[in-house]
Amino acid sequence: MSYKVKEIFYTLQGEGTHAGRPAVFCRFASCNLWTGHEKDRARAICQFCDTDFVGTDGPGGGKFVTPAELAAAVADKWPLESRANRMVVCTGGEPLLQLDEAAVDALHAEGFYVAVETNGTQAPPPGIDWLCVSPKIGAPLVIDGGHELKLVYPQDGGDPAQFEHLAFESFRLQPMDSPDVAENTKAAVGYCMAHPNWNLSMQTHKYLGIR
Ligand SMILES: C[S@@+](CC[C@H](N)C(=O)[O-])C[C@H]1O[C@@H](n2cnc3c(N)ncnc32)[C@H](O)[C@@H]1O
Ligand SMILES: Nc1nc2[nH]cc(C(=O)O)c2c(=O)[nH]1
Ligand code: SF4
Ligand SMILES: [Mg+2]
Repeated sequence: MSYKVKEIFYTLQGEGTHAGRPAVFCRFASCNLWTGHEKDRARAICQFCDTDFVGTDGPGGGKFVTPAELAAAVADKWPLESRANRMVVCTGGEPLLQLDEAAVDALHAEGFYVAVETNGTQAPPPGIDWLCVSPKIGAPLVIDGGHELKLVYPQDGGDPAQFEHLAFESFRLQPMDSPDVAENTKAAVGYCMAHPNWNLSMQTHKYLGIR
């Protein structure tokens, strides 16, 4: 097996609790909830995706045969001599189709704090330092706890209250990016103000003009 990665790049985490923190993003190719091809979007389980995760042809992307090769490619994008505060965000596509315990161990060996962005349909390997689950309505949620639950809002059938019993340290609403993003943002702000166990997550990178 090899790890198939669309792109690896250095930026700031734009979303959620760690927003503003420098991180290497490792975007794994493929997802179980959409092919990634526009022609299939209307039939997909997840129809609002804002990401190109098809193939291995992005900057820093490729096929990495061993966990050590994958971790070395991630470390190569960390631009500083110092290994202090190294963070990698494993995303995709759906990272948990590929990220296994050996890859997490190899990233730790390179000195990274390992964060994951997942749709919650696959069981995570042990050792992840920050697990952010973003449930998709209509897809089975098999993860019942973690560090952060980040619900894209609004979604049809996606009343946030249905997730409140789960064992997450923080609950966030992230306005759905679409032509209606301004309206979706207002709705998310209103929901959080009326339900203060929910906090807002903005996609700050889109406003900052960074990746
Ligand atoms: C592209 S996904 C990749 C990781 C994983 N497949 C998932 O869905 O969590 C990364 C994050 O972007 C969010 N996202 C995707 N499309 C979005 C959109 N149109 N508006 C706001 N957030 C979006 C996802 O819910 C997830 O939290
Ligand atoms: N800057 C930045 N922050 C992000 N946080 C989660 C992202 C993702 O696509 O998973 C993302 C992304 O694509 N860019
Ligand atoms: S689950 Fe994540 S990667 Fe897959 S289509 Fe939805 S937002 Fe995109
Ligand atoms: Mg993104």
